[in-house]
Amino acid sequence: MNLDVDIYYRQGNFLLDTEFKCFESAMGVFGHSGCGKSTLFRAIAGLIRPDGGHIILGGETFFDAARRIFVPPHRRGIGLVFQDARLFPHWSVEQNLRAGECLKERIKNRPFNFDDIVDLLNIQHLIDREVTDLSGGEKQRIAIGRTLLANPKLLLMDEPVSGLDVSLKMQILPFLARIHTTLQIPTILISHDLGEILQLTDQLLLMRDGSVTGKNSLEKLAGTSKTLRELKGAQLTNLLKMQVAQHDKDHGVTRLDLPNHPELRVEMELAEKLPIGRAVNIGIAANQIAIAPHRIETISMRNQLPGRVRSITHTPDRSLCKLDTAAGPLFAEITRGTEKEMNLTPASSVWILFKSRAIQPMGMLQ
Ligand SMILES: Nc1ncnc2c1ncn2[C@@H]1O[C@H](COP(=O)(O)OP(=O)(O)OP(=O)(O)O)[C@@H](O)[C@H]1O
Repeated sequence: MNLDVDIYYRQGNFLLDTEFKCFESAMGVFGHSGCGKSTLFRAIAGLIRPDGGHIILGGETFFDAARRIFVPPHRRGIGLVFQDARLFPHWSVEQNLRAGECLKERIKNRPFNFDDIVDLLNIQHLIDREVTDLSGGEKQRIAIGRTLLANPKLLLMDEPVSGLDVSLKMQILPFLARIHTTLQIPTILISHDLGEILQLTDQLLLMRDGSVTGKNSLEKLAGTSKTLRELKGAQLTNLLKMQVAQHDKDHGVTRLDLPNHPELRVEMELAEKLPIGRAVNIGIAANQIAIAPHRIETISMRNQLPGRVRSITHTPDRSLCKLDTAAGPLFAEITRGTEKEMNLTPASSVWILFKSRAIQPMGMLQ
């Protein structure tokens, strides 16, 4: 996308004063509650009119205060997906989906058709149902489908899965990345969980008190003390791809293989719904990972993987280690004390430890 935003907007006591340019095809927006993420989305979508500045997408000016340009929302071609699905309750699934196609001009050159979206979101079996008795995850898939069918130039997703429990998130999260790669619609995603954003992109816009404090890859932002501080307290969930190997009911665990490393296995709490052989995304919070100088034979933490420190970033009270492992890069949050005691430096060889319970299934991959 080629998005250029430079706006200010007063809303009660709150001032949104935001400037950034985005050339990446996907970006996550991250910041504390109330920092202005949704207000920024509303401004881009045209649901509010900023007090000043400009918004330009792909060379098309949506808003320019100086030139008195304000393109209304229905002419911007922007798709919005909210936390709640906002479906029409008395309509069937198909009627809800078709509502996305009501502007014929917008879908004239659409590079996909109705069935493509139904296939992509795996909702064939729901088409004739009423929406009222769908699960939260199913409703959200229909809402996403309706938005996609309108052929948006840009997709804005405002915490699309935050109201759902983990199993329902699993119904949605894999589709976000799939939608993005298959349909190539530029996408901006707001989420409180960096792990969710990382499913889609590692490009982040950090916000605080209405302003942008950083825009870069997570790695770069986490590599700078100032922006790492912004990320502090954030749920930083590492996402790893694994393959379901075995359900062991006796021990209450599901075993997962690391792709291309059959000698390395990890265990998570029993998740029998995951089909054997299926590739899955799992999440491990950075603050649930411990580091040891060598493998430990007698310890309750079931999972141990060898790794190497790539970099260490400091905030006043903690260290964020970026580690290279056979499962991919991984962030671990440790204390300064641990770092000193272990004499950790870039290139140190370490073992990475985490409990089975620290693993969250984040979504099945196709
Ligand atoms: N209609 C309004 N009038 C006055 N203030 C408002 C209005 N809507 C939102 N605000 C305030 O504007 C600020 C930014 O709100 P916004 O919803 O954009 O934050 P957010 O970052 O999306 O928060 P969250 O993560 O909790 O959804 C907040 O302080 C909020 O209380």
